[in-house]
Amino acid sequence: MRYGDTDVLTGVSFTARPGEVLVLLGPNGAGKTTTIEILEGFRRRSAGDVLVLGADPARGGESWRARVGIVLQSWRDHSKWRVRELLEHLSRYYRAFATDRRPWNVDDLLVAVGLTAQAGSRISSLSGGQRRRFDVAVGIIGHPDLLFLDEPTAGFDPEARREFHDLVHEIADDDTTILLTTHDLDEAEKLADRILILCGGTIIADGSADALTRRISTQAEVRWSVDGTRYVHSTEDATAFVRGLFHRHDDTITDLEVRRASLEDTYMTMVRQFEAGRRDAAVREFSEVASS
Ligand SMILES: Nc1ncnc2c1ncn2[C@@H]1O[C@H](COP(=O)(O)OP(=O)(O)OP(=O)(O)O)[C@@H](O)[C@H]1O
Repeated sequence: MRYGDTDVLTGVSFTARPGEVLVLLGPNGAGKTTTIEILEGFRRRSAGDVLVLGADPARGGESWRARVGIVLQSWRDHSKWRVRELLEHLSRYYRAFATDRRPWNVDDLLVAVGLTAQAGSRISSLSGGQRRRFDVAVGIIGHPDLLFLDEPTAGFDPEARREFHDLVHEIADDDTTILLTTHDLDEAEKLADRILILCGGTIIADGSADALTRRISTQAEVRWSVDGTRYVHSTEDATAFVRGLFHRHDDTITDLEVRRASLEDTYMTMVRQFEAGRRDAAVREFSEVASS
């Protein structure tokens, strides 16, 4: 993807499998929204090949669009409508594309997103968290095969966030493939089957949170106490080490903890390595120009 003479996406290549939850991570300006907008058919790519549900999104027709659900970063329209009223109105658009699961029954949908009590409320009166759940209801009303969620939980309190995570798991269990962006690494770890890290327009990592963490750090840190003294040891095989500990100390061990690098540690390391590599490349390029 090129804006003017600036390339903002240069190496984005991945495949989503049916029913998978993919989380797209990356620093501000990495190109996440641009990537999602291309996949949604909102933005025309400058080059490259894209297939979404078997079609090129730049040419996706109405029946293709009916299979795709979208929750944008912010959406403030229709504030005078009431919650049930707007969902019923929107569900009519899907009648022409109805299947045994499409569109959602509005009452069932209100239960699924936890907005039954607000069914008769004006959209403008919803709290931030309720509004976001309403946005999700709008995104999934057509019971999409593929759902895009751009920073769905920004501004949520911890309880709303947890409820939302349950909802995402339910939607995914229902065979909907989900591509989600977030800046919350804890959320990414909880939701993702696979994580994609996008940095400077390139996907620099693609794998489960566990696999990415192991790529960066093969060592686990084991902490324990014996007779009130605290110990720490780094090891590649935590299970064998802990087995040895119990063999030596039996039940005098307390406060046992095994900790691997967190997704946050891994993410920061990968992004810094990538950025340092780019700096090094820029310096090399500069010295080549300077010496020529
Ligand atoms: N319409 C546009 N014209 C020119 N440049 C743009 C346009 N939209 C985005 N960009 C640039 O493309 C790059 C990627 O932007 P994008 O919004 O996709 O990033 P992002 O990863 O979603 O960022 P954030 O985490 O801040 O939402 C940025 O450098 C941005 O300034």
